[in-house]
Amino acid sequence: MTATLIDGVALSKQLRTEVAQRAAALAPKGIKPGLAVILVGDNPASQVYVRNKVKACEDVGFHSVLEKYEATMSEAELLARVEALNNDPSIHGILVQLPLPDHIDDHKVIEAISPLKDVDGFHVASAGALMVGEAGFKACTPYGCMKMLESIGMKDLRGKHAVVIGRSNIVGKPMALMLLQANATVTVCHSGTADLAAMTRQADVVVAAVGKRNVLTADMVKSGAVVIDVGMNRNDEGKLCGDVDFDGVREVAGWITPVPGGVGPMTITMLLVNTMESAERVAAGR
Ligand SMILES: Nc1nc(=O)c2c([nH]1)NC[C@@H]1CN(c3ccc(C(=O)N[C@@H](CCC(=O)O)C(=O)O)cc3)C=[N+]21
Ligand SMILES: [Mg+2]
Repeated sequence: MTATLIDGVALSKQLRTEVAQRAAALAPKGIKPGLAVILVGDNPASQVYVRNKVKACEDVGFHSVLEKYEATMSEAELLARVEALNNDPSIHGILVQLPLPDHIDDHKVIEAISPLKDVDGFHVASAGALMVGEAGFKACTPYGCMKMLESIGMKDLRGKHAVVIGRSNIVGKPMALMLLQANATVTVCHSGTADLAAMTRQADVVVAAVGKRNVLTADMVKSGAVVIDVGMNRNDEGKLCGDVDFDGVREVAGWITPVPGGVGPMTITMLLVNTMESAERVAAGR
């Protein structure tokens, strides 16, 4: 079997068109969705991601603000900027690009963002809302993975076994909760798992979110399974690659997401969706 690709670029295009229409619908009310992105320091990878996010905003008719600061910026200065954006009515979403320099406490900065503008879904209030099934912003990467599953007719995962590899606060844990919410039976594997392959071989859906190449190889995948690759790594030639041995796994899986062109673009798309929802909430006076 050769797996069918789940094309994150094509799906993003479709979803972003819907977002652009929703943004246009708010224009008569004098509301333009606004996203503020804060970048501290000059990590070259971060520069690229941040530029992509700003470009994506322009494409759907959002207002966007990119604030760039020196790596020497103090934590107090950054907290003051977050507070100013919390109080800025033209801004509906705030994203502080991670990682932050070592002298700044990431957690403290994330918690300073108003949960009403936490379009990354990283605030404890957002994470807690997901935990108990209440309204709140969903973390963009796992949310994008759920949309990819939905796009292949797997919105309801009743009777399916989903295996998540990785337990980070920004991907693995929220991913597991979203899969659970969709009625999957969920297993979360991590560095302390005794026999990873024994787990993944049972999976109808595997989500690889470790940040290491070749975490998932063909021998670990059940025939016809859906494989979602959240990894963003560089191979020996410096090319972007995921956590999955793509060439091997695609011969076994039923569906697979590519890297690049899979989860990455979907992450940005869900950031736009969250910002759109935030602006709609304001427009509705909620
Ligand atoms: N507060 C915060 N929120 C984030 O969402 C966040 C962050 N910090 N820090 C860094 C990571 C990384 N991230 C990516 C998003 C999209 C692509 C993406 O679109 N990737 C393209 C390719 C990009 C390329 O060619 O390098 C793709 O996979 O096709 C990549 C990486 C969001 N992050
Ligand atoms: Mg830090």
